[in-house]
Amino acid sequence: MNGAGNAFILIDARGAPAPLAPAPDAVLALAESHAFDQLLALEADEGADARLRVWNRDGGEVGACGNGTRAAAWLMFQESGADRLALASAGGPMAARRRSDGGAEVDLGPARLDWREIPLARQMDTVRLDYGVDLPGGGRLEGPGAVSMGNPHAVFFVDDPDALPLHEIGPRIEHDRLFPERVNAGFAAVLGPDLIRLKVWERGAGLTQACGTGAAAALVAACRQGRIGRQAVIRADGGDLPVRWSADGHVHLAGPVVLEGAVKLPSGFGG
Ligand SMILES: N[C@@H](CCC[C@H](N)C(=O)O)C(=O)O
Repeated sequence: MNGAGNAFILIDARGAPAPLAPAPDAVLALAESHAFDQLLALEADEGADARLRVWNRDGGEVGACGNGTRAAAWLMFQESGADRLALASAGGPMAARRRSDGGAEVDLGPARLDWREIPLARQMDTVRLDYGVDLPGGGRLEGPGAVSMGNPHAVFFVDDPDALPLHEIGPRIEHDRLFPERVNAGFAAVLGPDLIRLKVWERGAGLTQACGTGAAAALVAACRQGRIGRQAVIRADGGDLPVRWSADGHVHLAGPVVLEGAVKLPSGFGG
């Protein structure tokens, strides 16, 4: 599946007798033979309609994936005909509702803004981090906003995300010691009162066509820096993601989903 070009392999393990337990190298081996950004698994959960688990293509299991949540909810809406569902995840509970156009809008939960929740290595104002990165050839990016959407994001506001050497600076930011759990690095340009252009260097996956939690973080960070209001379309390489930061602090995400086909899963995933 993909969500605005953010590519997934989704394992439906709701009927499995035990939670998936991928062997240490199983996700890496799958990544060698298939192009995807995240591996997703739907599992049975007592307190929700299903539990969503997420692994980056580097094999690390992580707390949240916004586009993956939309993709899983879309699939569940197709099969059940329901209008609402609840998903459990390592990053916290999430809700989804079916839109009138058949798409899924997900409530990713509250944006977490305390430096300990990102997490950062030391106390800092997360509206504008006292942190920057030198650009090769001169210049410097500074003062990103930091947001956790169940996973860590640092969002830099720049003139033109397409003009930056992201393969060079992305890994440096991702692995900086300020971010003890590494970080997803966003590069955003506010193009209008409700439009943001965004590219994201994802932790454990590199440059992706779109990042749902990155889109949520970009809106929240832009709003906290006084650059935009609480609702915008986030324009990613793979499509547009409408995002809304509601008064209760929760962030809502919508956008396109495509079911591409089936993959034969090799052994090594347990469950
Ligand atoms: N593409 C995802 C985010 C996936 C996880 C991220 N790379 C992380 O390590 O936190 C999205 O749509 O949110």
